[in-house]
Amino acid sequence: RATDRASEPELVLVFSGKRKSGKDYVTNLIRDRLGSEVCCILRLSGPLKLQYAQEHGLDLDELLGPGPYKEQYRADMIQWGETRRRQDPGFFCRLATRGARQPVWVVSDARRLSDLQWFWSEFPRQTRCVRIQSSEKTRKQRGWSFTAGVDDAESECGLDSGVEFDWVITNEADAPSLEEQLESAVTHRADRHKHTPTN
Ligand SMILES: Nc1ncnc2c1ncn2[C@@H]1O[C@H](COP(=O)(O)OP(=O)(O)O)[C@@H](O)[C@H]1O
Ligand SMILES: C[C@@](O)(CCOP(=O)(O)OP(=O)(O)O)CC(=O)O
Repeated sequence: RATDRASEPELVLVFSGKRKSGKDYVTNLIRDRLGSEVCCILRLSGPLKLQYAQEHGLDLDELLGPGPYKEQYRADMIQWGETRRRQDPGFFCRLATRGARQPVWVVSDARRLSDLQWFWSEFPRQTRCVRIQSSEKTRKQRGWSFTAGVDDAESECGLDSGVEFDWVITNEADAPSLEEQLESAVTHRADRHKHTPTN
């Protein structure tokens, strides 16, 4: 069963949102709630950073971490990734999903229409798109500040319009609790899996 690549996911939640909107926070919450047997987090930036680090002789752990190191390379990494995606729009999606065997996939960082299109075309029945929103004020409190070339580029704005999201989550202190908001996206799934033997 482990090698059965034909075993497709049952649900693919594809998240997008601006820097510091809480993509990692919210997707971690879902994974913790469903458990790592049922749910895995997939980051499109994972294989991107790996390849970029190798080609440029950089520290992958630092690039993956939340610190200032990745910000130093972000603009160039975006350019580099865009060149790759132009040649092959599914490149990072394919690498990021390779070997994922849990029934629920949570993709934490879609940024472009081509990312969504890849999941829609590979997993049309299972894919749901979720947007995470926070005010600029809140994002600033979480450490965001506007960076030209990053916050005004496709990397951050590619999904700002033209997409009908299945769910929009507001991640703010004064919004309804995340639990409540995630209910419809996750709960029924979670309950079903709780009662379904895995093999
Ligand atoms: N609902 C929340 N409650 C408390 N802290 C949060 C919440 N959402 C986000 N954060 C914090 O804000 C920061 C940015 O969130 P993160 O998930 O890393 O954003 P993104 O992945 O979208 O850039 C992190 O330090 C995270 O822990
Ligand atoms: C080159 C990137 O993949 C870098 C992404 O790095 P992170 O996923 O760590 O970013 P944030 O969560 O927004 O801080 C962006 C892209 O356009 O592909």
